[in-house]
Order: sequence, then C-alpha cells, then structure tokens
Amino acid sequence: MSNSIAFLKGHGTENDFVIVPDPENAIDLPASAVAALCDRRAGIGGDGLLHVVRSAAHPEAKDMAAEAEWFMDYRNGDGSIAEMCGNGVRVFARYLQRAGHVTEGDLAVATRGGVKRVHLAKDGDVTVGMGKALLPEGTVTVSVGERSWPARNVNMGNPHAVAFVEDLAHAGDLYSPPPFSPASAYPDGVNVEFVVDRGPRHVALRVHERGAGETRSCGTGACAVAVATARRDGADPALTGTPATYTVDVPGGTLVITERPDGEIEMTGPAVIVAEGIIDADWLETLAR
Ligand SMILES: N[C@@H](CCC[C@H](N)C(=O)O)C(=O)O
Repeated sequence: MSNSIAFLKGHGTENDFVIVPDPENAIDLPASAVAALCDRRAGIGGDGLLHVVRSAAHPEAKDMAAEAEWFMDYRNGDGSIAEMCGNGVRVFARYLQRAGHVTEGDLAVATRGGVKRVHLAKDGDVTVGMGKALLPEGTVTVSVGERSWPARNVNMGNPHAVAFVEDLAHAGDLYSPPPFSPASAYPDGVNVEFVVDRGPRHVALRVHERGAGETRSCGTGACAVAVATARRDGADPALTGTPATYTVDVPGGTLVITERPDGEIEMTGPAVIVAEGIIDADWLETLAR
C-alpha cells in the first residue's frame, strides 16, 4: 500500500459518499476499513463508499470491461456490499468527469447490477439508466414501533420495501432497520421507503438504507417508489405505451424518475464533488489488518 491515499467526498441529493480512486485495484478495503472511513466522527463520513477501479482490474467486473472502462465497487457505510447504488453511480460519473477520465455526454459504468448508461448534462444534472424494476408477488409488512404498514416489494437490482403512509413523521426514528415480515421476503435485508403523496405524480419519501441507517436520499429507493406509486395508481407504461414521469422529493433534494413502455427506468438529479484530501495510509492499514 502506498503511504498516501487520495480520497474525494461527494453527494447526490445529500446521499453522501467517500470516493477512493484506485484504478489498478491496489488498495485493500476490507469492511472494517470502509466502515471506519464512513464513520462521521472518527472517519471522513459517508452513507457509502465508491471504490473507483478499472473494470479490467477487478475480478467482479472483468467481464464488463469491453463495455465499461470503470467499475463502481460500491460499499455501504457499514462495510457491507450492495448490488447497486443509484445516487452513487451519478456521483461516480461526476468524479470520472472531474478527474478527466470522461467528458460531458454519455458514458457506461460497470456495477454489480450490470452496466449502467449515464448522461452528464451541460446543466449539471446526471441521468442514469437504472434498468427495469422487478415486482415480486406477495404481501410484506413493515413496522415502526407499534405501527405496521403493508409494503410493496420492489427490486431495483437491490431490495426495497415501499410503504405508503399518511405522514412521514409516522416513520419515527429510521436509524435502525424497520422490522419486516415475513422474514423470508428479504433474506439479505432490505431498504425501506416510507412515502406520502404531494400531488399528481409527485411524492415524498424517507428511507432507511440497508447498511447505512436513515439517509437523506436513495436513488434506487426513489425508483422503487416511483414504480410502486405508478402501480398503486393503476399506471403501467407497458400497458399504456406512454412513459410515466414522477417527481420524488427526498430529504436532501428532488429526483425525477421516468419509466418507459419497455420498462426501462431513468433517474435524473444533481451530483456534486465537495472536497478532496489524503487518507492517512498507516491508519487505514491498521484497520485492514
Ligand atoms: N444509496 C443508494 C443505495 C445504496 C445501497 C443500499 N443501501 C443497499 O444496501 O441496497 C442509492 O442511491 O441507490
């Protein structure tokens, strides 16, 4: 390991990430090191970490190298691995642009959820093709304290439970994972979104993110919410042949989600790099041991 490791800090609608550029995949980042870096008091602080690696240099991404030069090795703030991070992909693309690896326009990013197409617009917004939502059948229940709600099971590459509530305050303290049943619905845990209506095709959410606690935004969560809201309202672009666009307010801003008749979902929102610095490599090495 080299003696100094560069990092950047960025966010997308305040879903914040420690970014560790490591083109050749030379930095050892066990879960303990990721959790320490994401710690808001003893580390840099973040909901998650974006390990930026060339696809050809990462065993999980080699097969995608021909299509996408860069792999987003995404980790949750507790060090666990997640399949996909929607805000993370947009911030990842913003980092690639800032580092001079790509220019404005279209690019492809390899993720554990497959290759994602990203568009860096002139106005600063970043759009990502999130793929299709899966809507497994079956009723799920999520609880906070004494209250319980039925939830829609939506998979955006990662698992989500979407519950419509009367008031976002009812979701209470979302630091701990809200219990759900049946336990078999989410063997690997779940991200839980609580949703209220704000107007026609306009909703607001609060989210508990698996591996991070309550966050200010969740891109895959916003997509899951848009699809669950559309189906609740009887809207299915595959049946009407018309795209459905939803505005999703999150505590940290607003995301715009469009589902097309072919089922493909696009998400647009801001992505910002706010700082860069140097990690003490000795400290990190101690954690990696
Ligand atoms: N913040 C993300 C989702 C990150 C992964 C999630 N916590 C999980 O474990 O599935 C997003 O913007 O999608």
